[in-house]
Amino acid sequence: MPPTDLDLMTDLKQFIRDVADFPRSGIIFRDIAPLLRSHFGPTIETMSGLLSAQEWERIDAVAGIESRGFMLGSALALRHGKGFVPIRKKGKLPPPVVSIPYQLEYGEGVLEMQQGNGRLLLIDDVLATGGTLAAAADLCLLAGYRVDALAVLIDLNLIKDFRWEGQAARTVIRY
Ligand SMILES: O=P(O)(O)OC[C@H]1O[C@H](OP(=O)(O)OP(=O)(O)O)[C@H](O)[C@@H]1O
Ligand SMILES: Nc1ncnc2[nH]cnc12
Repeated sequence: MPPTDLDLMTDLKQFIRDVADFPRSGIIFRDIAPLLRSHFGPTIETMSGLLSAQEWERIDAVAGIESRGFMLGSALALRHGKGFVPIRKKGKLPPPVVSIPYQLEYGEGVLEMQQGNGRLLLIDDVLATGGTLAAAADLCLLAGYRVDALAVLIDLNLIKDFRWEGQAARTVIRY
């Protein structure tokens, strides 16, 4: 019998380590390092399945958000023969760049990206407050891209119905 979505989620979730009070007091940090160490392949295969074959065909590149989004996004891009577009934290990409301020569960900052065009799949590891993903998606538009889909490995379920321009964030592991 093929595994169900629930089996896959339970299987992968058990490799995520909970760390209390990191990086700040009161935060339970969901550490994906053990999962990537032991099950990187199945993680990427499962994330691949968040898009249909037709959807994969339509996108031009995968955009990943620094830094854990780079690990997942670049592997997905390679797996599907697509390009990779980095969304970086301020001051890392050479100019010209477009910028956007954002807030996340335990901080704030500025994201930057180089201009381009085409259809993107936007990837990150964790959806917590959604501040990072929504700002990154806005930034893709500012930079000249379209965002065909948004996907994260983990949805912490801190906000019940995340939407960006009407699109939900697809996910593998829900809390
Ligand atoms: O939904 P939010 O509340 O916005 O939080 C989600 C963001 O928080 C983490 O980013 P962090 O800046 O810690 O990135 P890194 O460890 O991947 O560099 C995570 O990688 C997401 O990008
Ligand atoms: N609780 C959390 N664990 C891991 N990454 C995060 N990014 C934002 N909140 C997080």
